[in-house]
Amino acid sequence: MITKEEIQNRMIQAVETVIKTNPMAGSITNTVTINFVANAQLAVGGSAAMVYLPDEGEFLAKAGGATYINVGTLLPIYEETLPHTAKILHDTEKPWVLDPVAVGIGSLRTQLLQQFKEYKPSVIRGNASEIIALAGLWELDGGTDVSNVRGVDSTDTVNTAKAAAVALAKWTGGAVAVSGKTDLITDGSVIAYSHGGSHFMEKITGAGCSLGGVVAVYSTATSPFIAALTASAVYNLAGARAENRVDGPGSFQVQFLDELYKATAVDIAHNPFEIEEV
Ligand SMILES: Nc1ncnc2c1ncn2[C@@H]1O[C@H](COP(=O)(O)OP(=O)(O)OP(=O)(O)O)[C@@H](O)[C@H]1O
Ligand SMILES: Cc1ncsc1CCO
Ligand SMILES: [Mg+2]
Repeated sequence: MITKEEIQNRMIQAVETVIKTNPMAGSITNTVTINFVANAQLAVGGSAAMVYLPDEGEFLAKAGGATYINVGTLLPIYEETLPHTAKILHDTEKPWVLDPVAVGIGSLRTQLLQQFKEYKPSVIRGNASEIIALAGLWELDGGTDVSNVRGVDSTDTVNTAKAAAVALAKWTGGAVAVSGKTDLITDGSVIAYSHGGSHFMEKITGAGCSLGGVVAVYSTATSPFIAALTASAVYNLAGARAENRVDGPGSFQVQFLDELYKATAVDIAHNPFEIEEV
């Protein structure tokens, strides 16, 4: 199994590469948190661009180092944009991150998330309920039907999604990140548990969405597993630091962006995590 020290060295390398190269990771994401996603991507050293249309999704898929797709608020045009963009990403072997927000609601969301099974996102990022439900939709181990998904917030704990996360990662050959109080990140053979964060992250919208955008930024510079772990680590570090300086969710969101910006590569790599073999 890869050692913790090796993982930390690769995390440091990824953070430093991003800060040095300002890589572009385009997004097709929900209208609720689109601004927060872009700001978080910029704060960690990346460059952001958001689009809605099929030919523009194609452009970003080709121009960017990685792409973020989040199905939070669907529009009719997405029936065309999302499969078109995901197919290009798959066929050109470009990394892409899927956030299956609220999987189970509505027929278009279900249809699109079904189609993504064959386009194999390099990272799937979601809360526990979404990861379990996506594994169910894709008929993989650890999944259940979509009935546990109440909306965009999780009703399950991270550990209940472990089998689903491993099965999804084995299917895609990439990584899966399950967010919650502790984050679980796996490539199907190793599982990392990343600690920290803040209860205020449940009191602002878009902590998860923007985490997905930041995973895409790191995916331009490293493997899916290291990208997902590095993004989770900087979120946990910045969240804990921000909580110590504020007394409510409004100022937390502002302070959190500052802490994302200030976090050093070494601090991120040394944010507490442990690993286990699957
Ligand atoms: N109770 C908590 N304590 C510490 N950190 C948390 C807590 N809840 C969430 N987080 C952190 O918040 C980030 C987003 O995770 P969360 O599970 O809230 O995503 P989400 O439900 O998809 O969010 P959204 O859909 O609003 O974008 C992760 O970095 C996670 O570690
Ligand atoms: C609140 C909300 N509704 C659709 S997407 C979104 C952002 C968090 O997932
Ligand atoms: Mg979410």
